[in-house]
Amino acid sequence: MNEFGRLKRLAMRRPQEAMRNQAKVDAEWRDLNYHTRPDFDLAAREHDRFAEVIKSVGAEIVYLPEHDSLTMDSLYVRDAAAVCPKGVILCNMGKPARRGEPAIHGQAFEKAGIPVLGGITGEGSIEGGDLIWLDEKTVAIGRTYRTNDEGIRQFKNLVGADVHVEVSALPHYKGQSDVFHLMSIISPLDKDLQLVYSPLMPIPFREWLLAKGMNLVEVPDSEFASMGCNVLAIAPREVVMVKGNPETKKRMEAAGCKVHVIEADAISVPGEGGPTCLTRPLIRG
Ligand SMILES: NC(=O)NCCC[C@H](N)C(=O)O
Repeated sequence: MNEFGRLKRLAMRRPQEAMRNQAKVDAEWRDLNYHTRPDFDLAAREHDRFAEVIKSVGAEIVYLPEHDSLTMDSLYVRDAAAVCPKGVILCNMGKPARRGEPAIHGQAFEKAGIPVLGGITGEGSIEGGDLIWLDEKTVAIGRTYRTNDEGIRQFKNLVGADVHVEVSALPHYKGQSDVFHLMSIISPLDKDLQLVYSPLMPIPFREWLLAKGMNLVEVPDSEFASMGCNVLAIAPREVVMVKGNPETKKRMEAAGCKVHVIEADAISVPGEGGPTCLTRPLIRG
């Protein structure tokens, strides 16, 4: 289990199924706390181009279906499910408007023959953006407004005692109505390389990464809001980032990364969901 191996299989949901049309976007974007109104047609084009980059490493995309219970936040498929060595874990969303998403993931995975181990239920909440597997036996979890203690307890039970779960409590930052996941401040680039935004990183977590021998590429302050820290590894040291973060790009290249840049004015910037959020990796090499 890791977040940097060559992508072999992943789930995505296209804007055509998540947003469906401009009228749905117009009805939802304010209530979901988007910064601006996404353009539906542009979103569809941007998503297709992003998918082409992903397919260039040989990955198979499982497209998730539309459903009346979903809002356009269902574009950000990472959050509704997690993976572990024993199968998929369906999450329980911390954002109330997104509560319908995990069940639809579950139905689609079953149909595609992807084994589901179980789910987070009841008072427990976890969103996939708060989870990072560093290796087969080590997973880091952000304790955030979206991921609570009960959710983490249930997750530990599902993965079993032989997995080390490193819990890192994140700061309040912009508060409960904002989206602030562990993956807002760290994106794995390779086995020994992490892209980080240290100003919002809890000190013990940063020290833990360094003690594990990780090299850190720092995102500058000027590129944090433009999703500079949300970067998807599609293979070791081969990554996809959102346009408009030239300094972060330069720093990743200096660390030996091949960087693909995508336009994401409609699919990322308004809803604060970058390349990692738009994908639910299932199998990596
Ligand atoms: N993993 C992520 O950071 N996902 C981004 C989710 C954005 C979405 N607008 C949300 O508020 O949940």
